[in-house]
Amino acid sequence: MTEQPAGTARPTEPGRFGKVAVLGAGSWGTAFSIVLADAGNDVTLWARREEVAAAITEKRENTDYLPGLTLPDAISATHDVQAALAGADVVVLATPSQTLRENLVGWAPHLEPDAVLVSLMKGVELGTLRRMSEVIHEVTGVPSERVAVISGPNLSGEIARREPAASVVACTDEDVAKRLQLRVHSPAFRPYTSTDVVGCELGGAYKNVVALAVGMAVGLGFGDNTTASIITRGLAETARLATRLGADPLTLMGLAGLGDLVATCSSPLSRNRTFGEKLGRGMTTEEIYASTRQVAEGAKSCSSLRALAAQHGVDAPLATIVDEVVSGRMTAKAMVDITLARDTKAEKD
Ligand SMILES: NC(=O)C1=CN([C@@H]2O[C@H](COP(=O)(O)OP(=O)(O)OC[C@H]3O[C@@H](n4cnc5c(N)ncnc54)[C@H](OP(=O)(O)O)[C@@H]3O)[C@@H](O)[C@H]2O)C=CC1
Ligand SMILES: O=C(CO)COP(=O)(O)O
Repeated sequence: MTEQPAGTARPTEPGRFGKVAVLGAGSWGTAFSIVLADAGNDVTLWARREEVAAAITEKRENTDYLPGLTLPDAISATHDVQAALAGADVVVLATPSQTLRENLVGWAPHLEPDAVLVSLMKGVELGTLRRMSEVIHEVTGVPSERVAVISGPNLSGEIARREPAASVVACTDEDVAKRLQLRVHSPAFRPYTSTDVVGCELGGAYKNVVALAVGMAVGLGFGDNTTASIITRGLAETARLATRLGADPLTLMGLAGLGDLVATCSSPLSRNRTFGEKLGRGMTTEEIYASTRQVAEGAKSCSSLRALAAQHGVDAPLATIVDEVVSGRMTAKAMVDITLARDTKAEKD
């Protein structure tokens, strides 16, 4: 990865750094490309559909995912993954969590030998129960010291409009995290480093499940006491599993934990909260899937997080009931009744 020149904490000049490939031109891949461009990187954004890449090239706009927003000149788009990866010392992955593995199989042979791989994804793989950084390491063989995660309260529409926000850049190798931090530090985007990859990834995946539950409560017509109770117990559940898997509890109190939980659960922009709201109003999962092409990771990760918790003997009532509702085995109203009727216990347990 390109070294940061000494004494420049806030790189903003165009073309200051090397090339970054962003694989996935959905809402977050596109919005994060703006951050990268503003931070001084040359960005090549790979789009799965040729017409999305063509629209970005011709109109300077991602009409499907960020309509009305002009992209900086430092972003170019392509449908050719080999061209996107050539010369990229940083590769940012922004696909749906459940397709990452199959995507990487095709992409891995084209990676530059020392590239740092960065996951923007917030999900846990169904079946294997792997976190995204684990999938990346497994498929590409890239050592975990070169696999990083960026996670925090980062709703893509707000980031794309350059509203101020902070996030966490996590890598087990702190030097890599620091170098990446400089590469993504734009005037509107403030990154903090961490070595707690497990905490950041589980915080990001779990908050989507909690946002589904909050959305269901909102859809059922409940107010702030209900949503605050779900958010708080959701954080307790997240921390229970994450710390069992080795996370630092403080990570869950930080941007990638509480920060993202608050943003996602409070925002009507959140796809997960919106998905939950529709369930709360009585729509079925199939009807909701048919109404949008956008990914709501929690609708799949509720099942993998539930299984992961069970595998490690961790109590996960929220993931369990969200999974039951999403799978159609229980209504959102029944979810509330069952949650409240469970055996009582101490708050700290
Ligand atoms: N949006 C946000 O605010 C944030 C999202 N994230 C995370 O980022 C990840 C990506 O989400 P986001 O960009 O928002 O999702 P979107 O729903 O906005 O876009 C999904 C993207 O994935 C592509 N895609 C769909 N199916 C496949 C496939 N089989 N193989 C490869 N690519 C595919 C889509 O391409 P096509 O258009 O051709 O279907 C599209 O580019 C998720 O894990 C999400 O949780 C994290 C932080 C913020
Ligand atoms: O991760 C996000 C904000 O940090 C985006 O949340 P949604 O996927 O629910 O829109």
